[in-house]
Amino acid sequence: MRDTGTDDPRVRIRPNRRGSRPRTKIRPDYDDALTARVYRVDRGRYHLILDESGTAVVSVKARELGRGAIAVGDRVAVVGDTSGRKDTLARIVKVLERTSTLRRTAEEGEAAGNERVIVANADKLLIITALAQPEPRTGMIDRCLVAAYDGGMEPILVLTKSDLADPTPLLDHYRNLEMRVLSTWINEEMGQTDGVDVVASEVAGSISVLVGHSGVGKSTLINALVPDAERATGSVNEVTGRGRHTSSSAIAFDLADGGVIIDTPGVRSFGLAHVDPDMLLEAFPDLIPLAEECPRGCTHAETEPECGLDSATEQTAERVESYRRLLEARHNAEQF
Ligand SMILES: Nc1nc2c(ncn2[C@@H]2O[C@H](COP(=O)(O)OP(=O)(O)OP(=O)(O)O)[C@@H](O)[C@H]2O)c(=O)[nH]1
Ligand SMILES: [Zn+2]
Repeated sequence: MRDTGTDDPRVRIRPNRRGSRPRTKIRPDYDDALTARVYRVDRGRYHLILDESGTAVVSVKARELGRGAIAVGDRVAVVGDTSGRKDTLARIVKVLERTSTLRRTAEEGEAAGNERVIVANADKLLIITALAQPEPRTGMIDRCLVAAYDGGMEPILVLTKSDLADPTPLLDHYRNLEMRVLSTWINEEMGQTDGVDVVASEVAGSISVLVGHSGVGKSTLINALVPDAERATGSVNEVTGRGRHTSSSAIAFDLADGGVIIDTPGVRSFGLAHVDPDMLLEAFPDLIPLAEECPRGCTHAETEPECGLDSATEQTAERVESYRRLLEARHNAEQF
């Protein structure tokens, strides 16, 4: 009998369905769990690579972890059959703490306002934008920047198709942001490239996630960076058939020189509604002292009558403009 703290017979407690032992004691012991990274999620199956052995393992999720709790890039603890042999299934029992997140807004049918993590633990967000065909869209780049700053990733702008147009007007637009910009040109037929080596050394040893509109040359770039992309996802060729992707799942590929790149095929929108103006300001450390003069609850928008950011002059004023443009990008209905 448990001690209820009273001997009043009218006080009754519900019997503990799991018995009177503390919950932690009746749980299986996960001390022997292995750690792994999630490379692909497909119909409730999680494709993992074990940290220590590099073995590709297919896994399910332990029921207590709940729905949608595991994303590509997540580090997990896994038990059960971790041999990686055909038709074996391991079980994920824990998701390790994330260092960053990339979220998308919920799709139709999911709870409105819900945001789901599509990639976890990436260090860098590579925003892939063509200089032409299709034309670059600053709205998309702005939204990616907000997602990167908010999610804890370093944004890097990668301008593709540098043979087709001059990057100057676009670079001008972003000159007040401390964002690194790389550019590439790839001709697969001729086997010629320019700038791909710089991107390769940028992604080596890091975890990078690539986002971009259809047709910007993202697949071409990934092929140049990971010639044997199929192997990295656990030898399932049909899923990496580029262009044939219908799912919105991300896919991770190991790089030869260490590091991981994560493609996001079919991902067309980010969740930005939750982004708070002061959180975004963290990406503009030079503006934080100005905001200290703001009245409580200031949203730092242009329409705020007493926003401290209005006192900025010259180059700082241009930074304020960029910051406010990104603030606006949160509300844009535009995809990405
Ligand atoms: N001129 C030029 N064309 C390129 C370059 N890189 C890729 N392309 C072409 O652009 C087109 C689209 O390239 P993809 O790599 O399929 O583009 P994607 O972004 O993966 O597009 P989806 O597969 O629709 O997501 C192809 O015809 C490529 O050959 C480049 O540097 N210069
Ligand atoms: Zn303000």
